[in-house]
Amino acid sequence: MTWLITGGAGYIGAHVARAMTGAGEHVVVLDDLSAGVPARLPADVPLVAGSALDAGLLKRVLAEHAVTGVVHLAARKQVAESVARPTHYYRENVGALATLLEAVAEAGVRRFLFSSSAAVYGNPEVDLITEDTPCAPVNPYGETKLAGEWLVRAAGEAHGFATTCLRYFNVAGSAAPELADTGVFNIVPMVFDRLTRDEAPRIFGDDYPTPDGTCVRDYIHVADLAEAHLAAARRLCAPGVRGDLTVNIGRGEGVSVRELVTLIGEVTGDGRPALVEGRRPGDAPRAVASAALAARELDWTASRGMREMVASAWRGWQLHHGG
Ligand SMILES: O=c1ccn([C@@H]2O[C@H](COP(=O)(O)OP(=O)(O)O[C@H]3O[C@H](CO)[C@@H](O)[C@H](O)[C@H]3O)[C@@H](O)[C@H]2O)c(=O)[nH]1
Repeated sequence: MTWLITGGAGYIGAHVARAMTGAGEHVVVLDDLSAGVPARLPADVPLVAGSALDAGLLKRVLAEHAVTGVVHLAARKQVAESVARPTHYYRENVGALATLLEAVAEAGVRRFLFSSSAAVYGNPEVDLITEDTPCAPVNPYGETKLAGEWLVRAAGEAHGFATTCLRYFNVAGSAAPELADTGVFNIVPMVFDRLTRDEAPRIFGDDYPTPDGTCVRDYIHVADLAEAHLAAARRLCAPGVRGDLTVNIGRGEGVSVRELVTLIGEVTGDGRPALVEGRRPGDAPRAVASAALAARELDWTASRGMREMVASAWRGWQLHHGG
């Protein structure tokens, strides 16, 4: 097998590239370098700079590298930006996927793994979200991921390739400081950013119907997430495996914002009290995965806990931002 990883120079993609090459898989990366960083990639992984919207480039890459499987992670992923620029998000996340799937079908690639998101569920009022929980995304980002899943399944069925969609919950941490998330769009880096500026962390709402009033999420270490991709890729290659698996990737454990902020205080040694602000529009009170299907179908469960996630993220933050 040779796997094409789109978005492979990004934060999650580079972890996937590293996990897959570390396990002996052949990998080639396509990345438009809008957020990707070439230095994140292992030296022996070829990097093609370009977009999945470029049909000619895709055709060349698939042929020249004799690609037999695709892991598609290239996407725009900021919820607020997706609300402001929906057409951009549909073009980049759905349009590019259609172009890629056409190239994949034409090249005779038989395995396709798609990076989806818990955002497809919207705000379901359930204790644990299973893959059967109805999908009702509440922003264009989540819509593009759900439409992407539909497109992947339909194309797989039409052209006879096996497909898997991984619905990531809240990703954090890094396997090595140089692979860390350099964006400041999620709670862990946002709290680090506040502390580095000598400001108190902010908690967006403490009047939710949750045990401590703050939102509950299912945080997953990016190294665990990368191993889930490897497990899913291997499963796609096993003889007799049916396609179209869609599976949650989380730990199945809820952590509140307040618990996370307290842990960050312990890890960084800066435990100053948080400021409680108003609710952030669109936030679900609770989003926690059932991790049962992943355990059964992928034979994968997360092994890294919250402290390791936060500590590794902090080492990455210190490398890139000081602090
Ligand atoms: O300074 C901060 C930053 C965030 N939060 C809260 O922390 C929680 C987590 O927020 P965030 O890290 O922004 O993640 P989510 O809003 O849960 O969304 C993430 O996780 C989803 C999957 O579950 C993905 O779809 C999104 O792309 C990804 O941003 C939310 O309740 C926020 O209100 C704070 O209280 N203070």
